[in-house]
Amino acid sequence: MSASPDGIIPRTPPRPDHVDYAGEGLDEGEVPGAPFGLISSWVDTARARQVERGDVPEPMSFAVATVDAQGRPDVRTVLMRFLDPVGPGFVTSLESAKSRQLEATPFVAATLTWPAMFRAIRFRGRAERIDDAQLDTYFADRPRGSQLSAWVSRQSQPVEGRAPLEQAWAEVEARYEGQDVPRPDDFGGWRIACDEVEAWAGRSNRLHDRFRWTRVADGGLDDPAAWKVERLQP
Ligand SMILES: Cc1cc2nc3c(=O)[nH]c(=O)nc-3n(C[C@H](O)[C@H](O)[C@H](O)COP(=O)(O)O)c2cc1C
Repeated sequence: MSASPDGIIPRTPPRPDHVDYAGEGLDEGEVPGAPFGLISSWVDTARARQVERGDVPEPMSFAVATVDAQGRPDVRTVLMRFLDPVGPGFVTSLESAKSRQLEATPFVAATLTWPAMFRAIRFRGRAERIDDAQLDTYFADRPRGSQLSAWVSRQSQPVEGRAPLEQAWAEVEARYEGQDVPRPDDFGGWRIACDEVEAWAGRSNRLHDRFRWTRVADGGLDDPAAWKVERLQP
């Protein structure tokens, strides 16, 4: 990319990088009183499309935002590994920066973005720890190499090069040879207990469709009595 003195990323004439978001959109008639059905259906469509057309890589990856002790936002991509009427969930180290931030300030936001489908879903809510039984089931099903890495990595801590990691991995591999790999204590997970969900559907001329569900009572993402839904301006 050539530099521009005003810092604006230049468009390539005749602007082939300008994409008109010619998505299917979202009309009031398709918007349920509670968001769970729409979330599930969009996730299923994204996964199926990746299998069929390959243009939605890592359809379950989502950006998860937390705040640190100074109130400064932090964001990173993780994989959505759980989805139920409480909200989406992910696994991570309980000693990672994100987990420490969530222990101190449990408010969290996340976004699933599928550019090829002109769709995104945003979640806001409180982070709750995923229970041990669910984590055990999840961990037991992971590829063995990933299980071993969970023992090796002190996630988010500095390390003096790659060699110590590979050496530690080899040691852990030898330790568990011929046995099941147990779940390390710091292998945990977080679920976003949602109080706000937004579905975004890109439309032509940037006149997009947006609907936001806001919690008005207790109840799951599948309970229409728990939500108010409004169309937002693009
Ligand atoms: C596509 C993708 C998927 C990822 N999935 C996970 C994940 O499921 N869990 C995780 O802890 N980190 C995952 N990561 C790494 C995180 O982005 C991040 O580097 C790590 O969790 C440390 O973040 P933290 O220091 O803010 O805690 C993934 C990264 C990418 C790019």
